[in-house]
Amino acid sequence: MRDSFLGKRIRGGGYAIKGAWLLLKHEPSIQVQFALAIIMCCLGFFFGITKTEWLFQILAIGLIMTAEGLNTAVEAMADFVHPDFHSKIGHIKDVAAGAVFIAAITAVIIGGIIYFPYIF
Ligand SMILES: Nc1ncnc2c1ncn2[C@@H]1O[C@H](COP(=O)(O)OP(=O)(O)OP(=O)(O)O)[C@@H](O)[C@H]1O
Repeated sequence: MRDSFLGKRIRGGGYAIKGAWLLLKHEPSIQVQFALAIIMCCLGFFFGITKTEWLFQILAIGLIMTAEGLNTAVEAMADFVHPDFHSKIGHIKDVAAGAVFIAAITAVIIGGIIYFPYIF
């Protein structure tokens, strides 16, 4: 069972859940995103947003937390393979941070489109 196809998939899922828990426990940027996600969900219930709006909101939250998690992994990998200052490492980290920025802008636009009509 342990080395079977199903056993490997189940173990892989366990590592992934462990990784998500480590991100939530140790990464301040993920903790901030998680807190914002809870606030956005409270707002969603408060304003009674539609099912479609919930879908976009959940997608935006998932997008931004995924990007932030991958950025954290890239930063950790970069620091591990090259702990010293190097312009290439700086470039890699900047590009990874840029991806998070794009996800954040996307989420802000989605949030604006959803909540603007409820607030104004
Ligand atoms: N080893 C390095 N070599 C060159 N530039 C670096 C290096 N480490 C960091 N930088 C520069 O500093 C910026 C911030 O890097 P850092 O690793 O501190 O990320 P951060 O966004 O502050 O993440 P966190 O707050 O999660 O540590 C990078 O985007 C890069 O421009």
